[in-house]
Formats: sequence, structure tokens, C-alpha cells
Amino acid sequence: MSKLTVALVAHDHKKPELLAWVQQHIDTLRQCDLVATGTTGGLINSETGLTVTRYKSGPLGGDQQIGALIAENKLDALFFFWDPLNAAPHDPDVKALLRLCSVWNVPVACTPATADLVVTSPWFLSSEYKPIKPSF
Ligand SMILES: O=C(CO)COP(=O)(O)O
Repeated sequence: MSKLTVALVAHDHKKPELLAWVQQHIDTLRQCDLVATGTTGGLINSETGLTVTRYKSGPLGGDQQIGALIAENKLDALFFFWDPLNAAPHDPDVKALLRLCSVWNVPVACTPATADLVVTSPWFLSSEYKPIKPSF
């Protein structure tokens, strides 16, 4: 069975929450190909030892690079702990990334609670789960 490709992204104030969540689910995440925006990916790698393919930092285009994976049907799930309390200079990119998850029916979790539910779902690592992709 091919591995799921999973993106992990967090804004600065949310990085501790994402790191704690990754530690909690490390055995599941170890079975996935992980990608991340630059700073998030570096932190996950140094704090957990997980191998992460790192794209550019979010404000420098990393969200858009992950969006491109979605548009190419190369991403299975996004865990994006975005910050609702601080303005981001690249807010249009953040919205665009979340928008593409809706366009292409990609599972996306923006809070630890939802992320827990997604990652512990019996479907998560199962090859039987194939979300229907829209045919435009
Ligand atoms: O800004 C981000 C997502 O919008 C995250 O980028 P970094 O992982 O580089 O901090």
C-alpha cells in the first residue's frame, strides 16, 4: 500500500500545539510521507526526528507550494493549525490553501480536536478510504 502524503503546517503561535500533537500521534505519522512549510518542518524534524520534506516558509510561498500539491492530486490530508488571533502578511495564501482543500475534497484539520479525530479514524491509514475527487 502506498503511503499517505500528509502536510503539517502551523503559524508561529500554534507551533507548540502542533509539535505536541505530532508527538502524540508520532506512530501514525511515521507511516506517512510528511511535507511541511519551512519553519514548521524544520521544527518537527529537530524536535521529533521525523523525516519531513520542507517547502518554503509560509510567507515566502510555502502555503502555495502545498496548494500546488493539492491541485496535482498529490496530497492526502492537511493539518493546518492557523492562528485566528494574529494577522499574517500572507493571509491570501492561507485562504487559498484552505480553499483548495474544499475545491479538491482534501481532509483538512485546523484544530487539535479535529486533527485527533482525523488521525485516529480507522479510515486514516486504510487503503479503502478514497475521498471522491470532483471531476471538473
Ligand atoms: O506561515 C505558515 C503557514 O501559513 C507556516 O510557515 P512556516 O512553517 O515557515 O512558519
